[in-house]
Amino acid sequence: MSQAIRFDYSHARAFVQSDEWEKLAKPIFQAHEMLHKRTGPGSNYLGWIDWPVQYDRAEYTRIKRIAARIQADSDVLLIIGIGGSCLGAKAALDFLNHSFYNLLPASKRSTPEIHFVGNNISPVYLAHLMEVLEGKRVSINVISKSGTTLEPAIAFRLFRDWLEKRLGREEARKRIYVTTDKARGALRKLAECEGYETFVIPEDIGGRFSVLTPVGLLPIAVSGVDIDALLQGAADARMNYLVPDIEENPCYQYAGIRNILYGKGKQVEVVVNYEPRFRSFAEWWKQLFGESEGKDGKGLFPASAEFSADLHSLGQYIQDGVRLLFETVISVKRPAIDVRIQPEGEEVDGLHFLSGKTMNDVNQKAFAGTMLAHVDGGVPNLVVEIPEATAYYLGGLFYFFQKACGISGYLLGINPFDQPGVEAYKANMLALLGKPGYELQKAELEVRLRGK
Ligand SMILES: O=P(O)(O)OC[C@H]1O[C@H](O)[C@H](O)[C@@H](O)[C@@H]1O
Repeated sequence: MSQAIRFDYSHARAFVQSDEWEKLAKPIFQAHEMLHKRTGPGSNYLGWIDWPVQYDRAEYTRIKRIAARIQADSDVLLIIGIGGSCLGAKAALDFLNHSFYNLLPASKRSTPEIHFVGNNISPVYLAHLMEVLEGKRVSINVISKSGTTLEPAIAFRLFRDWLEKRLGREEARKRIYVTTDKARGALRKLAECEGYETFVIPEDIGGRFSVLTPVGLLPIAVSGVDIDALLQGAADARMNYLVPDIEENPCYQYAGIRNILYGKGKQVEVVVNYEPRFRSFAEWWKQLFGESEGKDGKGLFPASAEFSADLHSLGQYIQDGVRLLFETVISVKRPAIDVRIQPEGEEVDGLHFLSGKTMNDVNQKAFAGTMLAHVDGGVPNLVVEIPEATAYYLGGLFYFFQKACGISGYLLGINPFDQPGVEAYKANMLALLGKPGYELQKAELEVRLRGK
């Protein structure tokens, strides 16, 4: 099976001694064994490893059928979810669809507009969205593994009510699709009570590893993307990244080198793209690595930058600021479209040297020039390259990073599959809101807020 992803760490090699690289072989092998033999921490959450070939075929067929129904009867699909229950779908939608998907006229897009809500607590965002939806045929896909996350729960309460007021309870029921745990949580109970169509988030797959389950697949399919190709890309990646040998496995090389760089004080990994369509992918990647590795006082801080825009804002810091960064550039070899630059007439803009070149030529040179400048400035650069921005290659990328994350977490000596730290803010918020059972905590927090 040919490697769809090219991983190039030659621009980081100068920062790594050869014995450091060699010393990694054993820990990488051990991390591989822990993942595949399910002997490491968090081993109840490894369902994603074989998911691309072991998914529920009947449910998959139903996803396609329901996606076709939503395409036929809706102007808008509203996705309600947060974190792992929205970032993967958003990553894929932005990466694979038209840059202005929602703005395309009906003559250019036969699939519904897709909007996200429940991923913040902003009343302004919510009210503005309701204005945009007025007069449109709306379907809702509410996604929550726990079924109890406050942000999507509030949004769902409001939009369910919004839909029922317009269509009546019966009609609204036919337009609400619930993706949640197969047995647990308030959302599952409600779905059963109301008779909503439901999809299952597998118990052994955590939110940030769930993009290839119904969590991502239903919204992605509604937008018209070929989900067979997406899964195939992931299934091929599963085979491609199976060898427990760092010399032969680019996914493990990525995990290994970021671990070495981290050990040398490079505490921030900046994922960089030169294509705005990668923006949401970076958000997905940030949750994947941030929640997986940031614990026990350890972990690289995952950040992102979009070049060349951010070269004009963050560029100065990256080149000359505190030397705590390394960059991972995600690059697409051939853009779907290219545009030729043809300066004409008198050379008033001084751009005749670009004559005959394309935008992609310029973008690639910006990439190469920036990479070398940053390496000279002490910022190691890693490159993850795919040939084209297609569903197949995106499926491979999702899998590449998920697996690298599992290996990387084990190299770091933490459990990459839990997120205990996320609860701290939730408990405070619920206490401050007066949830029964939190009375003591509420009183203590209020004293602190008053500054006493
Ligand atoms: O799918 P849900 O249960 O609603 O969870 C949504 C998100 O919120 C939580 O707080 C977790 O930290 C995330 O890992 C999760 O993806």
